This record gives sequence, structure tokens and C-alpha cells, in this order.
Amino acid sequence: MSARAAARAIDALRRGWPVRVQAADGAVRLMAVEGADAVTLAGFDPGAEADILISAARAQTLKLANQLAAADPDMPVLVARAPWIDVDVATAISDPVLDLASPLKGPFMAKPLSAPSAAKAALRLARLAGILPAYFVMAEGDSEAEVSAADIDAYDDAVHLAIATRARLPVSASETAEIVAFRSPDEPREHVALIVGQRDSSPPVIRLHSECLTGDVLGSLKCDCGPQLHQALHQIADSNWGILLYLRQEGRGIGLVNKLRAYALQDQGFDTVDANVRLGFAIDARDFSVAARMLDLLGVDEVRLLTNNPNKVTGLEAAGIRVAERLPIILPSNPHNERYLATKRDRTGHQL
Ligand SMILES: Nc1nc2c(ncn2[C@@H]2O[C@H](COP(=O)(O)OP(=O)(O)OP(=O)(O)O)[C@@H](O)[C@H]2O)c(=O)[nH]1
Ligand SMILES: [Zn+2]
Repeated sequence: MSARAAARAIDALRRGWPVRVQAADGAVRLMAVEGADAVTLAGFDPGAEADILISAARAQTLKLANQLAAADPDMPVLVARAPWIDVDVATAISDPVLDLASPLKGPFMAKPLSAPSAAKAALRLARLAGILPAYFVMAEGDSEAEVSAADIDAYDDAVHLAIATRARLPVSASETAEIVAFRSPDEPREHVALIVGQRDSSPPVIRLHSECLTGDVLGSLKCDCGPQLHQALHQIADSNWGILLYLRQEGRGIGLVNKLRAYALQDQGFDTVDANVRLGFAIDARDFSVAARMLDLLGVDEVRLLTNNPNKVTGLEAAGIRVAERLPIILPSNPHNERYLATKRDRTGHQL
């Protein structure tokens, strides 16, 4: 198992280079549809034979299913290549955001998957790479990077996370705060913790904040992230002591570009849950074990958790942190995020 192999594969996919994904049932050689052009596709697939691998959700929208879909509803689907399927058509097959602008032609046909586990691992890799979950697939040929299903699972693992450095950081909520930066040799995202107040033996007030560039930095009104971030820091500052964990899990773990694709789907009428699913991702792709590992490195094993999301409580507890108490964090809505908050309440169990 090597997270390094997964890191190389992620890098290759984002550059449009071929990757070979190996699992117990065989291998697939693939190239991301996102970012492909006629030249790179011809280099990967000179005979125009490559099929297209898409998520189960995307296949459902296209009214396709393969031989395994009945047994496993999350099974990706292989779309058979036809001579008229070029990069533009493959992009339209892959990206639901384009459905309104370019209604799909078809007919498309599903083909049996020769290595289902490798196909599923490839889709997990797309989420980690922050790309659309769609690939050109060939059985044979050279690839820049080789990766196994086990490597991909190891990549997400927080075991090698360590404290890199710490420093005083006066912030508007507290002039005596301290920032701690974490790093893992396995992956480039750097998580940070902001420790506020004087540490004592009581369980700290903790906020797990997932990165939201649009909300945290640009003041987006579509979500509640920016105001929640500041409210959380003030609630922590008003307690004995506490820690804000700033987790690099943009877009609930699907990455900035895919989140913005989800926003484009929301512009077309889908809610935040359906938009994620339509793109081929889980409703919430976050794994809170990284937060547990950070708390562990800070010597914290019991917390009072600021959240409305019961999945954060169970996620943290499953990763070995005791949640002594859940503290709500409620902010007024605005006309742009009313529906988002209602969806969180009605469809993802948020206690709002
Ligand atoms: N995919 C996707 N991510 C979104 C959307 N809106 C916000 N996010 C992301 O959701 C995350 C914010 O969730 P949080 O505030 O940490 O958590 P929560 O699940 O709402 O739970 P609370 O602790 O109750 O706030 C950030 O990573 C945002 O980028 C959306 O419409 N689609
Ligand atoms: Zn946000």
C-alpha cells in the first residue's frame, strides 16, 4: 500500500495523463474526460476505441445500467464507444451541468465491466483528484502512473498527519490565539487548528469547519459558512477554551471545481443534495477521522462540539473522540441561503 502511488495518480489525472488502476479483479487504464482534447485523446487511444466510464448516478440520468447495477446500485457504468462519440460528446456524457445547454443525442449503450472493483476505485480517485468522475477507458497500453485500490484507500488515511509548526496568532475573536499547522507526507492539503483561550482540564469547545472558499473568503450568501466561522470563533472565545479546526475539505470533500459545478446545477433548480448526487458524488464525502487525528495530536480526547450536523458527532465518535455535548450554532438565514438551510434540515438531518 502506498499513498505515494495515489498521489502520483492524482497528479497524472489532473494533468490529463493516463493512469492504470489495479484491483483484485483486474485493471483499467484510463484518462480523465475532464481536460481531454482531441490531441490527448488520440495519444491515449489512437484507434478511437476507448469506452467511457461514468458514475452510477450519471448513468441513471442517461437511463443506462450495466450487468452489475442491480446487485450494487453504486456500480459505475461503462458506456460503449461509438464512432460519433468524440471529446465534446464524451464531455456532454460526463458533465450534468451541460445537460440544459446541449441535450444529449444518444443512443448510448452500456457494456459489461471487466474489472468492477478497479472501476469503483477509479471513481473514488476522481473525488480525491477533484475532477468529474468520468474517464476514457482502455484495456491495454502505457500509463504515466500505476495505482491500486488499496493505495487509493491509504491516501485518505490520516495516520501520518503530524504537527508541522505552531505560532501565536491574534485574531479578532481573541488576541491570544495560537495557530497549529498540520502536515502529512501523503497528501498536500495542510489543515490548521486555532486554539483559543487558556487550556484547562475541561473538554474544549470544538468547531470542525470545512473549507469554503466562496463563503469564508468571498462572503458568499449561498451558504452559511462565513458567518458560522466567525460565530464559532466568538462562541469558543466566550467559553473556557476551545479549538477551531479548519479542514481542507472544500465542498464537503468534492473540491472547489466540483462544488462550483454543484452550484451551476443549483442554478438549474437542483438542491444541494441532488446536485452532489447528479455529479456522481456522495451527498457528503467528508471523513472526520482527520479531525480526530488532529485532536489526538493536540492531546484532546473529549470535546463539546459546536455543530447542527449529527453526522459530525457520529463521525468524530467513530474516530475515537468522546463528544460530551453538542452545542448548536444557529445563524439567521438570508434570501439566498434559505433553501440551502431548509435542505440541510429536511434532507441531511441538521438540527436547525
Ligand atoms: N458540495 C457542496 N458543498 C457545499 C455546498 N454548500 C456548502 N458546501 C460545503 O459544505 C461545507 C460546509 O459544511 P459545514 O458548515 O462544515 O458543516 P455542516 O455539515 O453544514 O454542519 P454544521 O456543523 O451544522 O455547520 C464546506 O466545505 C462548503 O464548501 C453545496 O451546495 N455543495
Ligand atoms: Zn460555504
